[in-house]
Amino acid sequence: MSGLDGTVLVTWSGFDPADDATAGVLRAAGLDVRFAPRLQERSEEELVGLAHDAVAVIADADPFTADVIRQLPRLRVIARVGVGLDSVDLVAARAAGIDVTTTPGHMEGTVADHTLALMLAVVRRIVVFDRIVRGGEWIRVERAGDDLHGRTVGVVGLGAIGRVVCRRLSGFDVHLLGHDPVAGDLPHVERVTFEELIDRSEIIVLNVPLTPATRGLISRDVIARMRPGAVLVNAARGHVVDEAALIAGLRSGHLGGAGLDVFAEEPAESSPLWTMDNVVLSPHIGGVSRRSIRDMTERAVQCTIASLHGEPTGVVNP
Ligand SMILES: NC(=O)C1=CN([C@@H]2O[C@H](COP(=O)(O)OP(=O)(O)OC[C@H]3O[C@@H](n4cnc5c(N)ncnc54)[C@H](OP(=O)(O)O)[C@@H]3O)[C@@H](O)[C@H]2O)C=CC1
Ligand SMILES: O=C(O)C(=O)CO
Repeated sequence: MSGLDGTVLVTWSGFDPADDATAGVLRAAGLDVRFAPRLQERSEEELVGLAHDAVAVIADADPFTADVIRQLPRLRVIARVGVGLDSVDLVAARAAGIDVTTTPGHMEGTVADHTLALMLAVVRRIVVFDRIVRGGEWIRVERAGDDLHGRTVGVVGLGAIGRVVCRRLSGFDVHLLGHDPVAGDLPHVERVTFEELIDRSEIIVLNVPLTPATRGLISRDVIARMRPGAVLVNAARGHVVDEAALIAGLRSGHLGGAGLDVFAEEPAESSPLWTMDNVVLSPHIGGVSRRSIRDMTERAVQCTIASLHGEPTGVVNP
């Protein structure tokens, strides 16, 4: 379908400017494509400067606040690559007539794989042993880790990603607890209250969106309530956890470890977490694989064109 005009700004760094095939789909529809400089983070001011004349943005987690949206009068669609929506003011976007779309179905398995990778790396001390071997040493039993099998694992949030995490974990001979206010029954998962999950789990996995209700969900009190030696795995959003309390819990030895893909500040520059052997870190890469980059980018392009044609698909602020 051609017949469109205007500029599509691409801030999503997974969309390769050299990928003529994918950009060609937008161009064939009549659109100009402009790639923003690859940045780890963008201020509201920079975003407005880049998107001032755009009809669409194929977006990373850029700050589409009400104030930013007000300054982008030509914008018709924010095609968010990914599923998290905490960076976009959905109500302000709807009020301005802007469709917000996401790319569900293309990255849940990737986040679930990554969650399991972090969990196993912490529990089996993979990174510690990797360093030991590279350092020319052969230390074994003195630094032995734990088992995953036989443990009680609690999954907070049983939506698209949480369900796949449970499916993966069901093959690891763990006892699975799950908490979600709404989601239906899941095989192999004992549904419990949040408090019971915290009290009983040896490993706690977070798969909730960041909302006003989940901000700080894993508070100082909740951390104090966790079992001694508990491990926290967070590939959801940094602000779901009180990071200072997490650091304190790890420092005191109350917590056994953490696997973290997300942080209160991103990019995360330095933190006491960096020095802790029982913590495994990754740079908010949980949903990103070579396959998911391609699939999500293609889907965001489809959503952009569909919205600009007035036949929206994948809209999350109808
Ligand atoms: N690290 C990474 O690269 C990635 C991180 N993410 C993060 O993961 C989050 C989850 O994604 P996804 O599974 O697709 O989202 P979904 O909306 O499919 O699932 C989230 C689930 O959490 C539930 N929930 C909300 N509040 C609570 C709570 N207080 N306690 C327990 N459950 C709760 C929701 O219930 P209800 O629907 O009733 O609100 C929903 O069932 C995203 O919002 C994003 O922040 C996503 C992709 C990649
Ligand atoms: O989709 C999301 O929410 C992500 O965090 C991926 O970047």
